[in-house]
Amino acid sequence: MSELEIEQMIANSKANENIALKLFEIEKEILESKSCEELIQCLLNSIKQKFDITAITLLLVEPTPISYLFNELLQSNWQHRHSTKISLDQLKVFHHDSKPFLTNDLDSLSAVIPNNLLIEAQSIALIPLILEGQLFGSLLFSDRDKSRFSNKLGTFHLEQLATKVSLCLSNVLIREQLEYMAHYDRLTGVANRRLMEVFIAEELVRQQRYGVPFSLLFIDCDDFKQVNDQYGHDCGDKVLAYIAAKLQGLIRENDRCFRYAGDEFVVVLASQKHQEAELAAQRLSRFFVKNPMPYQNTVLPVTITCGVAASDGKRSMSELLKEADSHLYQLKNNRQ
Ligand SMILES: Nc1nc2c(ncn2[C@@H]2O[C@H](COP(=O)(O)OP(=O)(O)OP(=O)(O)O)[C@@H](O)[C@H]2O)c(=O)[nH]1
Repeated sequence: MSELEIEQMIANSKANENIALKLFEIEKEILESKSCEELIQCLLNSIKQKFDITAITLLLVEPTPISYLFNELLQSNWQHRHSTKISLDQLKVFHHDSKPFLTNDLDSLSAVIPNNLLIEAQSIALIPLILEGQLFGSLLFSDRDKSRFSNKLGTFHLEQLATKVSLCLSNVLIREQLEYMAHYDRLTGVANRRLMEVFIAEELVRQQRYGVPFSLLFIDCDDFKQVNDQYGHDCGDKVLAYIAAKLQGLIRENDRCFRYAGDEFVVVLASQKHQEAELAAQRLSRFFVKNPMPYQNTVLPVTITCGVAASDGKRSMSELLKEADSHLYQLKNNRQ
């Protein structure tokens, strides 16, 4: 072996060591992420910075092949804004062997990759993201340098990166999923009673410390049992999802809606006193009177009753809920 070849070998080995070190640093950074959003943001910034790549994009398969991890309700705004959707068939063109794909022949890509992702690009690398044997996305690296991702380059390091990213991502996705299941109602997508208790406790502290008022609405769907009996449980479920979606759309940004139990919901109205809460309750009830639920080829009347309680900072959470609940039943009894 000539001296020149030995020098070249040492230089290659140093370069590899350097890359391995950077990958290790990236792995450490993303392992600390608490959410999918944080992980993706950290990953993209870190790769871009450490490897000085012109642009990085996350491509996610839609519909996702791992919906129990990438469920629609869980997908954060960030993911929606910062990832590009791609079909599984399109992605499989590059990753049929589950390996990274490198090219500087960009003309062949334009039919599959949106043009705006290839601006300034002279060469690209696509790193497959695979969880449980399912290809669910790809990291698209693009560079101004034509030789950066030539298909003659080895892909060992990129394969390592792909495995590490996929594993770290599945960890945070599972964590988010568990957190979601612990705090959100699966049927309606609104927060559950456990989160309601945390939220009201925080409102009480805010009121006691800063004097900020708040009110509760205890909401019950009228004659809901009859809907189940007449149209079936599936229809009953749709009614609950309809009520939850409309309530969430009707309240303000800093108000919160929770599913309390069965056909009962609690809305917490931030900064609202009794009179304002009464007006909000009337507004919500009127909405449902005027907007029956579209069902099959017809519409189904869905009405609600709202009991009101305004917090004075002196009563406990359970006293407030009890007061709103008794107001609700008083209203129901008066109607009969
Ligand atoms: N479809 C469906 N039904 C549910 C669910 N949870 C509870 N229920 C039903 O909700 C009904 C609650 O009825 P009630 O609130 O007691 O009675 P109601 O018919 O609404 O009568 P009023 O409250 O007096 O207007 C019961 O029949 C429960 O079986 C659910 O997740 N899905």
